[in-house]
Amino acid sequence: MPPLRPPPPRILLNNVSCMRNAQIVLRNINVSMHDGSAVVLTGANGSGKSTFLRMLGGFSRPSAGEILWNGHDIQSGGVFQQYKLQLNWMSLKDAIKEKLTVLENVQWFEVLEGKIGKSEGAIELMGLGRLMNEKARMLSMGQRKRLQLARLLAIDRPIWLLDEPSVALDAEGVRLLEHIIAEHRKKGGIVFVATHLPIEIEDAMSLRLPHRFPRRKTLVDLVH
Ligand SMILES: Nc1ncnc2c1ncn2[C@@H]1O[C@H](COP(=O)(O)OP(=O)(O)OP(=O)(O)O)[C@@H](O)[C@H]1O
Repeated sequence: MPPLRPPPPRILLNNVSCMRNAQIVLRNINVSMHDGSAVVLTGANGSGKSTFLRMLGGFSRPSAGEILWNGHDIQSGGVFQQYKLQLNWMSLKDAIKEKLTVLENVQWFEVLEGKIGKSEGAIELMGLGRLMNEKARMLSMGQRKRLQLARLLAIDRPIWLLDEPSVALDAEGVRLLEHIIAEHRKKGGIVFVATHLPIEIEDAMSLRLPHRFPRRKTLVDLVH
């Protein structure tokens, strides 16, 4: 019997570079992601973490190389629409509607997805149960972040692109975030996290993006 071939990666970044504003931001990135895997992206301000996520989200195109999903270029016709439906994007812009309640803010996204039924459980899990019927404008920054995470859970797509997901969360919120990431991965989900803050994700690949330019000396450098 011929030896079994390992399955192809679900997502492959093959020698990918990306330009923004006519300058190279990312250069020759190679990343291979199977179901259940995670990457933690770190790097200085401006090193390209959000650009990396934008590229995976299809908002920016690689200037060289290719991003493959199930072996197909995500930008090629027919593939892109299918690929986009796999993504859950979470960024610092929270897209929360102030006049809607917490529950409506999650259900609204469920309706857009043509799904229904997970909102309340997701809100409870994120510790916002007693605020379910409050207007979103009443929420603190950390509660807004929890609401974004509840939306992520309710929408339930396989590939999570998380830009600074733990900003504003308290210690319990960070533990919850780590928990839902672990549970998502157990179901075969794939997670990309860009962060400046420590986060515990078991067996995550760590990708530290280099400084884009030789940095000017700052006061901190001069003091040390
Ligand atoms: N809208 C934009 N148009 C053109 N260039 C941009 C834009 N946003 C960012 N850039 C450029 O891309 C570079 C990388 O930015 P990016 O936001 O990806 O960095 P980052 O690592 O996420 O930074 P931070 O840690 O500050 O969030 C920036 O230095 C900037 O020059």
